[in-house]
Amino acid sequence: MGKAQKKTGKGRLDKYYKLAKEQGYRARSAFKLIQLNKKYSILESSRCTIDLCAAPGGWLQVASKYMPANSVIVGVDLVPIRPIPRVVTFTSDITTTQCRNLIRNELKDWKADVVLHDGAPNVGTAWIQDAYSQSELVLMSLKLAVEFLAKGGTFVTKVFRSVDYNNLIWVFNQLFGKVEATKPPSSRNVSAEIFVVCREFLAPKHIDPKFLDPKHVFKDLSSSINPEDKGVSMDKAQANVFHPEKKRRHRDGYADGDYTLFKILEASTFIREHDPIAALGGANKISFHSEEEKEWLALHITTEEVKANCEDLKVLGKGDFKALIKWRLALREELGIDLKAKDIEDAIEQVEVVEVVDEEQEISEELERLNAEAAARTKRERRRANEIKTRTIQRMQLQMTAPLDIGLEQSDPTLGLGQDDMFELGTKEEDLRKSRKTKLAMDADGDEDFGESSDEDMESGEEDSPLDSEEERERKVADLETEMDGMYEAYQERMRERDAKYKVKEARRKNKEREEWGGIKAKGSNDDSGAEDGEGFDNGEDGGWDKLQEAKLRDSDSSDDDGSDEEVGPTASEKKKRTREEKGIDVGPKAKKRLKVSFDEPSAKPATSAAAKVWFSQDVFGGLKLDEVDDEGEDTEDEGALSEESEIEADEDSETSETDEDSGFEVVPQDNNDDDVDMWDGDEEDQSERVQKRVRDFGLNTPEAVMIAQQLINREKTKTQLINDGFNRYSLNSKDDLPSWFLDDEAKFYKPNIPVTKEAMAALRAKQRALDARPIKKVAEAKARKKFKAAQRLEKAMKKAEGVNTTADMSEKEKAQAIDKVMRKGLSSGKKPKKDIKLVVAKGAHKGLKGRPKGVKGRYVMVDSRMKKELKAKKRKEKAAKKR
Ligand SMILES: C[S@@+](CC[C@H](N)C(=O)[O-])C[C@H]1O[C@@H](n2cnc3c(N)ncnc32)[C@H](O)[C@@H]1O
Repeated sequence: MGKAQKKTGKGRLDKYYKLAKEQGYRARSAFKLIQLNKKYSILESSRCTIDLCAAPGGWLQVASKYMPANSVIVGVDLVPIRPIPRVVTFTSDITTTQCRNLIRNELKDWKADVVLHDGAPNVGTAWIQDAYSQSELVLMSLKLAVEFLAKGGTFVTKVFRSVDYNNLIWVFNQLFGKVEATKPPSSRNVSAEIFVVCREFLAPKHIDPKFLDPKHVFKDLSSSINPEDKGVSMDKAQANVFHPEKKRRHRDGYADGDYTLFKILEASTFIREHDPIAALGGANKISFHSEEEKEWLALHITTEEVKANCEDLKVLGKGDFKALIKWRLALREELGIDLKAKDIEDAIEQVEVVEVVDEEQEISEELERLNAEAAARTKRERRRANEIKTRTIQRMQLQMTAPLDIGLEQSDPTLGLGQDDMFELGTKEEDLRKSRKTKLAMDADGDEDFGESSDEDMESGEEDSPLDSEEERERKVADLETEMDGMYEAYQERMRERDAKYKVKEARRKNKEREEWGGIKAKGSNDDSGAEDGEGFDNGEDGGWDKLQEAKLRDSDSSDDDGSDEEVGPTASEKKKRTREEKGIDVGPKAKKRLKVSFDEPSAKPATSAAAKVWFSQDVFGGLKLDEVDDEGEDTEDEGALSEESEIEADEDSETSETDEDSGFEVVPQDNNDDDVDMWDGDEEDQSERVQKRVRDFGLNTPEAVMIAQQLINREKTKTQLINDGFNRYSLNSKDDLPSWFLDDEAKFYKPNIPVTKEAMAALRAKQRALDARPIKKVAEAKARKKFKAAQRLEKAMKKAEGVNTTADMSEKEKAQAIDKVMRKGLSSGKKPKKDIKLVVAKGAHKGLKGRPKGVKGRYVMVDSRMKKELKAKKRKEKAAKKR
């Protein structure tokens, strides 16, 4: 069985609908007549055809097409029909005499060879009523047909399969030689319509009016129903007795050979029937004739009420039907057809026993299932976490975010150095608070109570020593600065909240700083020497530089006390002293150990700025290890703790090292196998690799870079010269004690101003133009979309053409034309070309004219002469611009 055809929604738009559209028919029903005509050849020989209920005119179009030229075609409908060549149409009700007169006037004394009827009243919810009207309409059309048909003529009508169907066929048979019912392929399967073709009209001299009178033709029906339910047939009676309001559509009419209206249902049938409700719905009475049935009457379950109900089913209500169904069930149990409730319980118990046996297996299966589910869930979660981590790392690599922003797990090994910074920043606020507290305490007491944060200072007896005014002033200045820093931080915080971009920038900056000063931070945080930790080595939020300075200050402070804390190890100045004055003296094992550890750790990188890296990469420093460079001269105080540590390390290998007191550098041979040297180089390599990659990917994208490259290529400058150009007298200035806001501003605005040459700018512009000339992604996408749509249109057109090709009822020429039309449509862009709008200048005869000017066809716009000139000029300019 094929799929049921849909009559609603898109199901309506089937093959015939599309074909009708393509071939210009007004209704898909046109194909029904085409197919009927193909089967019975009714139109080709007809000289006069009347189409009753013809709107919108599909059948008229077919008639006009297939009937010989000069034939007469008359169409009638309740609604007006748009004109069709050589067809006369009326608007009239076919059941009225007015319609009859109109046709008579048109035909004069002519007779029609064919009368067509495709009428259908609006089929609404009251289908049975509608069906009756349809039958009536058919009879009315037959009345007109017998009046206007010539002998031997043909009457084609649409009939719905209903109780009236046979009556109608009987009448047709009385008036026509041949009566055939057929359903053309274009008629939807879901539709109950059938077409009856009545040929060879007998044209009797006298026709009994009863043949055409609905009261007589459908007599059986009207007598068997009650007056309110006009047209209700047995179909209604078969409706579900429990839902009488729902009328079922039975389009099959009567069951074959069963035309009786009073139905008796045998009790045995009712009891053994599988669908008792339908049986009750179709019957008037339940009878007890057989011996067995009579025995049932004697049973106690067959109460008097049941017996009374069986007498007349048509008067029963819902409750009565329920009682009958209950009685049926009880009787079935009695007869052993159905299991009794107790038996069912026993059966259930048995089943339960069996279930207990299987319980264990079920539990284990359930457990397995749960385990599998849990495993799958864990796997899913792990995968998701990994994805998030990968994405975050990628973002970090792209410098889109910093670990601080994304709050990665603290124990995440992928973060490495960044983790310590998080702790540092975490304590930032607290430190600020502490410093404020300190200030408050100082202001209140008038002395230098540094609170808990300066325990060490107190230990060293500083709190007892009176401060001279100079020191006091310095401290106040320092406090003021701290406060300013705090305010600046608050300002930054506000900015961060307001500006997402600033946030990103800030994160990047911090990231960069971390990269640059990671070694020192790491040392500070990794170092377990109590003094450094306790002092809040992480206090500074401005990166390694400030911390370095703080550390140095502390070092110099603690050098004053007598090394009370052994765990601290040698301070920087002590170390330096030992390096320079007490060479050869053993460094304490603890310190050595600590230094070794911090050197081995990747975080213990030398604290050198990027500028310093570049500086020391000059030829003159060739053969030196950066971390072993000891700037002893005026910059002694600027040295990082780690470089000092490396000195000590170098001292350990004092046999191979030599000191150049004059130059201020300790020169250590390059082949010295220090791990950190490799690390340093590796880092630099990484950086240059990164730069090279960026250049490879994006090219040189600033005029300065292009210019420098050009200078290098043209040998206008050497590499060394370029490096030297990167320095000025401020390059290596100490950033000591500089407030963070100043450093921030410096980072923002202190940029080298490299003069750019004309050539460099021209080269960059040329590159940019080449880039601009490439189609942008959206344009490329739009082009691809256009191409795709064109291909789709073509494919659709080819399918349509195939459909036309397989249509049987078209000549080859018509097919060729239709295919040509379809293909042309498919190949076109689908957009209608814009119609030209004519410009009419409002001067001369056209001046002040209202309405269409004479001799102007199509769309037009009235313009004054200036407007026209302006438009022309605009077009000219556009054209010129395009040419350029
Ligand atoms: C299915 S359409 C006919 C389609 C037509 N054969 C065609 O191919 O275009 C049924 C038509 O019957 C018309 N109709 C229904 N009752 C009518 C009546 N009493 N008199 C005239 N037309 C009627 C409706 O107006 C409707 O247009």
